[in-house]
Amino acid sequence: MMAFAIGPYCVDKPVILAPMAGVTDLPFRRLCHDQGAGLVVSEMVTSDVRLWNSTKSRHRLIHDAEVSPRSVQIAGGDPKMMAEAAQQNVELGAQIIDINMGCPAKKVCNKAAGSALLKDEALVREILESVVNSVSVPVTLKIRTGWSLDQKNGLTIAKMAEDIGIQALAIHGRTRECKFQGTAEYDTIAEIKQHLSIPIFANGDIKDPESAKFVKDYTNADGIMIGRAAQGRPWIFREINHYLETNELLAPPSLSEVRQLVINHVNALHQFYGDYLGVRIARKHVGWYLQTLADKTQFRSLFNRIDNTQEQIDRLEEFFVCL
Ligand SMILES: Cc1cc2nc3c(=O)[nH]c(=O)nc-3n(C[C@H](O)[C@H](O)[C@H](O)COP(=O)(O)O)c2cc1C
Repeated sequence: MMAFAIGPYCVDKPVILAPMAGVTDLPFRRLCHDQGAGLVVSEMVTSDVRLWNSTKSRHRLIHDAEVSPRSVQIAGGDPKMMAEAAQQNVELGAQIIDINMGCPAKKVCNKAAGSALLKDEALVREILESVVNSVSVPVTLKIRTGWSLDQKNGLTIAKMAEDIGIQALAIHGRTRECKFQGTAEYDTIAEIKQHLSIPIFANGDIKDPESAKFVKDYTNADGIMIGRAAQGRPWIFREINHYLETNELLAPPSLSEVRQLVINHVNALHQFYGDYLGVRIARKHVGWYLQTLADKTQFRSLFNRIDNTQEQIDRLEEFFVCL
C-alpha cells in the first residue's frame, strides 16, 4: 500500500526519519530504513561548496550505497549557491533535494539560513524558485510553523512552496523562536494540511507508536517524521508501522536482537568513517542505546575510553552477555 508519492517515488510506509546533523549519517539512515522507515533524509549539507572538502562534508556527500529514494538536504541562504549545491548533489546521486528551513542551529541561522529564512518570505521565494528550476528531481522543503508566535507564517510559506513546485513539505510544530522549548503544537500542521494537496509530514515530539497515531490522525498528515526518538531506538519505525496498521503494540525487541543490531551498527560506523572517527561516532550512538538498557553508567564510561575498533566490538559483546 502506498503511503505517499514524491514525484516518481512511491513510498509505502508513512514513517520518515528526520534529518539530524551529526546523527542521520549513511549508516544510521540504512539502519532506520531496515527497521521500517519509509523515507530517510540525510543530514544537511552546506550549500557553500568551498566547505565541501572538510571531513564532515565529504562523508555527507556520499550518496551511493543509499537506499532509494535518496533524499539529500541542503542548507544555505543564497539562492544561487543553493541551486548550485542542489545540482551538484543530484550529480552525486541525490534523487530528491530537501531544503532546510527548519533547523534553528545558531551556526545555520546566523548566516540567514535554516529556520531563520522564515522571517524573509521574499528570500524564501527566491531560494525555492532557484532550486526548483535548477534540477529535474523533486524538491521538498522542511519548515517550522513560522518565525515566531506573533509571525506564525507557516501557512503562507507552505502555499508559496506548493505554487512554486515543492513536492512534499515537512513541518516541525514549533516556531523558530521556540527553538526546542515547550511542546510541539499540531494545529498549524493540521491547518496547512487542509489547504495543500502535496504530501505533508508532521514532525515534533513524536516519541512512541501512540503519539505517532495521535499526531497522524489529528493532523491528517501523509507522513509522520521522527527525529530524536529514533536515537538509540531505531526499531521505533517498525513499532509505529505496526501500531498504525493494527492498533496493537509490538513486543519490544529481545536483548539478543538489540545486541546484534548495536554491533552491526557500530561495525557499519567503523567501516564508513574508518578507525579514528568511527570509534568516536560509535561512542555517541552507544550512549543512546545504553539509555534503554540497565547498568549503563559504568559501561558507558568504560566504552568512552576505548580507542580501538575491535576492542569496542569485544567489550560490547561482553556487556550484552552480562545483562
Ligand atoms: C541533533 C539534531 C540535529 C538536527 N539537524 C537538523 C538538520 O540537519 N536539518 C533539519 O532540517 N533539522 C534538523 N534537526 C531538527 C529535526 O529534524 C526535527 O525537526 C526536530 O528534532 C523535531 O523532531 P523530534 O521531536 O522528532 O526530534 C535536528 C535536530 C536535532 C536534535
